[in-house]
Amino acid sequence: MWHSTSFFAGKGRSPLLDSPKIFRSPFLVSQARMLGAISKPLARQTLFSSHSSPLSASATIQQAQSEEPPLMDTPTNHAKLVDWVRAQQALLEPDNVHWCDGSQGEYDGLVADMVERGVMLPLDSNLRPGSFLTRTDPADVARSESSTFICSRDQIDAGPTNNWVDPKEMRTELVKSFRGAMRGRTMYVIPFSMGPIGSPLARIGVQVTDSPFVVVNMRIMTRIGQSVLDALGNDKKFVPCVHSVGKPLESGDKDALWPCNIPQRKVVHFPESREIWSFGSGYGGNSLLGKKCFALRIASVMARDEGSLAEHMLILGLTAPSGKKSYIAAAFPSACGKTNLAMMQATLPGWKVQVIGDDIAWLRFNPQDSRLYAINPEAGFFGVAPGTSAKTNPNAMETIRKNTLFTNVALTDKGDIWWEGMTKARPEGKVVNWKGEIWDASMGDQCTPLAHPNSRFTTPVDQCPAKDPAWDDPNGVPISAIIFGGRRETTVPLVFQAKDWNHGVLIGASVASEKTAAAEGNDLGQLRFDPFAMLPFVGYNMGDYFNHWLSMPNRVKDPSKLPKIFHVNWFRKDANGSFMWPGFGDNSRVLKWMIDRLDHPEDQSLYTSTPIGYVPKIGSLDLRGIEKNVQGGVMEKLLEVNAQSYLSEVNKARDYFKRFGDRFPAKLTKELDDLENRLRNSQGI
Ligand SMILES: Nc1nc2c(ncn2[C@@H]2O[C@H](COP(=O)(O)OP(=O)(O)OP(=O)(O)O)[C@@H](O)[C@H]2O)c(=O)[nH]1
Ligand SMILES: O=C([O-])CC(=O)C(=O)O
Ligand SMILES: [Mn+2]
Repeated sequence: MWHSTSFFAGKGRSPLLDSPKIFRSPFLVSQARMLGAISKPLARQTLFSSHSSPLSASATIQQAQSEEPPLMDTPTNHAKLVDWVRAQQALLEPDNVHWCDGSQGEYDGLVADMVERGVMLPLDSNLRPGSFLTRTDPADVARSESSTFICSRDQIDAGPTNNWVDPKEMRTELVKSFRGAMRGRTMYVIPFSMGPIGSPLARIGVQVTDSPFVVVNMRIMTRIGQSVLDALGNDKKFVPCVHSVGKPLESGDKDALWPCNIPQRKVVHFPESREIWSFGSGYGGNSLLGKKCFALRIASVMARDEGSLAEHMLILGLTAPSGKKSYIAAAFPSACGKTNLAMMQATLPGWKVQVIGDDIAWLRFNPQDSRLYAINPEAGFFGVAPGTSAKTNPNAMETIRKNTLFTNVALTDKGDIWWEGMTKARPEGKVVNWKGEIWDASMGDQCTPLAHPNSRFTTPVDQCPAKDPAWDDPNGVPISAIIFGGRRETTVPLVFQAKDWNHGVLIGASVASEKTAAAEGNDLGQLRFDPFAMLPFVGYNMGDYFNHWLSMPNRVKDPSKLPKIFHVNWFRKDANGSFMWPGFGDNSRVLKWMIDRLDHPEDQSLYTSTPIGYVPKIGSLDLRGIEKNVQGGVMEKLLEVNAQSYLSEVNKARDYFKRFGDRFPAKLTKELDDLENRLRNSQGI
C-alpha cells in the first residue's frame, strides 16, 4: 500500500521489492552467467595493449581483425562486435560486463535495483502502475548543444552550424576522459534496432553504457536485446555507441543518485566512421544514443550518401470522414508541438489522427511508385511533460497511465506525478518539486516551477490508444504532405503552402523559432534560425544538406508524386501575449485544409496566392464550433501576410545564409531573390 512518508524520504520501498519475482529475476542469473563468460578470459592489461588505442581500434571497426576467436558464451558470434566490446572493456575498465537480452526480467531487475538505491521512485501502483520518477542532477536536464561535436575529417564538412574539433585531437581527449571511466560500475551492452527489426529501412546500433537508467529508457525507446543480435547475424554493420556518466567509483565511494560529470561533458560524433561517444551526461538527448545522436546526426550522413532522408519529424495518419487515409510528416523544432500534433484528438467531426511517430522520421523513395515512404525508427515517446493535459493531449495522458518513466516532474503526496499545465490548479497537500523541495499551498509561488520546463516522460508507442495500425510497418507509409513550423509570436501566418518543391526547401531552410527549454542556455524565447528543425541534429554541412533536399526531384521517375510542402504557426500571439489560435485538437482544421488542397489543387475558393505562397481564404477553413474563439478579426490577423515584416524576414534569412558560403545552393539564393521580388512587387516597390 502507499505510504506518502516514504516518498519524502526519497527512498520509497518499491512494491516490486516485496515481490519474490525480483529475487528470482532471470536478469540476475543471466548477469552472473555473462559476467563469468565475459570478464574471466579478459585480462585487462593484455587486452589494452593488444590495441594501441581502443578508440582507433573502433575507428577502423569495419576492418578490425579479431585477434582472439569469439568467446563461446557471448550471445553473438559477430566477431567484430565481440572484438569491439572487448576493446571498450579494456578502455573503460568496468567491474562487470552485462549483455542486455531485452527481457522483462532484466528490465524489472534493473528497475528494482535503482528503486532500492533511491534513483527511481515507484509511483502509486494503483494510480500509475509500473511507473517511476527520477530526478536528475539539476545541471543535467537538457541537451547540451555547446558540448555536442561533429568531428569530420575536414572542418568544412561539419559546416558552420556544428561544433568541430579535429578528430585526432578529439580522440586523444576522449581516451583521457573514457580511460577507466566505468571503474566500480557495470558496463551494459545494448544491441538496439532503430526501426522494426528486420525492416529494410531499419539500422542497428550497439551502445555500451554504465547507466542502468539509460538501459531501461533504451528498452522503451528502441528495440533492444537478443532479437537484435540475431538480426545482426555474424557480420552485418552496426553503429558503435559509447556512453559513460563519467564518474568512476573507487572502492568505498558512495555513488551519487544521479552521477554525471558536467565540466567534462561531451557528445561526440565521427560521421565518416559512424561512431558516437557521449561522456558525462545521463539526460535523454545526450545519453539515449539511438535517438538524436544516431537516428539524426549519424543517420543524416548515411541518408545523404544513400539518397534518403533522416529528419526531426513526426509522422501521422489522417483519416477523412470519407475513410480516405493520408500520411503527413512534420518538422518543428524541439518543444514546438510534434508530440501534440502526432497524438492529436481532432475536434473536427469525422476526422481522425493516428500516430506513427512523434519525433524522428526516416524516409526513402520507392522507385516503383515514386512515393516517399517513412518509418518511425523509435519505439517509444520521450515527450515534454509540461503542458500535457487531458484537454490538450488526452492520448498522451492515456499512454502514460502505466509503465512510464518520468524525469524531473513533481510528485504529489498521493504518489502521483504533476506538472504545470496538467491541471489548472496545483495538487492539494504537499508536493515535491523536481529538485526535491517540498511545497504546499501556503508557500505561494515558491519552489516554482514544480516540474522542470524540460521534464519528460518515456513511454512505449504500443500503449498509445491513437497508435496507427501501420506504426511499425517495416515498409513504412507513403507521405503526402510535409509540414514545417516554428514558434512565432508575430509575422508568420497560421498556414501557407509552398509554390513548388524548391520554394518548399527555402521554407524549410528558413524555419526560425523562439528558443525553448529543450536545449540549455539563457536565451529562452529568443528567435533563432533552425533550418528544417535540424539545426542541432544535422551531422554534416547544412549547406550540403539543403542541396540534398533540392536533389529529391531528380531521384524519382515521377516528381509530381513528391509530397506537397506546407508551413504552420500555432503560436501567434495577440497584444496581450495570449495565443490567438486555439491549437491542439483544433489544428485538425488546418490539416483538413491541406488535404483539400491536395485533393482539389485547381479549386480557387481554397486559397489566395500571396508572395510567400498559398494562404487559405478565410471561408476555406472549417471553423465550425470555434467561431467564438476566433471572431473579431482574429482569423484575418492569423492569415495576414504583411509584406514589410516579410521583407525584414528575407533580410534576416539572407544574412543567416551567408555563413554557408559557397556551400549554399545557388537555387536557394534564386528562390530568396524571387520571394523578395514578389514581396516588393506586392508593395509597389
Ligand atoms: N499554444 C499551443 N501550444 C502547443 C501546441 N502544441 C503543443 N504545444 C505546447 O508546446 C510544448 C511542446 O510540445 P511537444 O508536442 O511536446 O513538442 P515536440 O516538438 O514534440 O518537442 P521535442 O520532444 O522536444 O522534440 C508543450 O508544452 C505543448 O503543450 C499548440 O497547438 N498550441
Ligand atoms: O533529444 C531530446 O532531448 C528531446 C527531444 O526530442 C528534442 O530535444 O528534440
Ligand atoms: Mn525532438
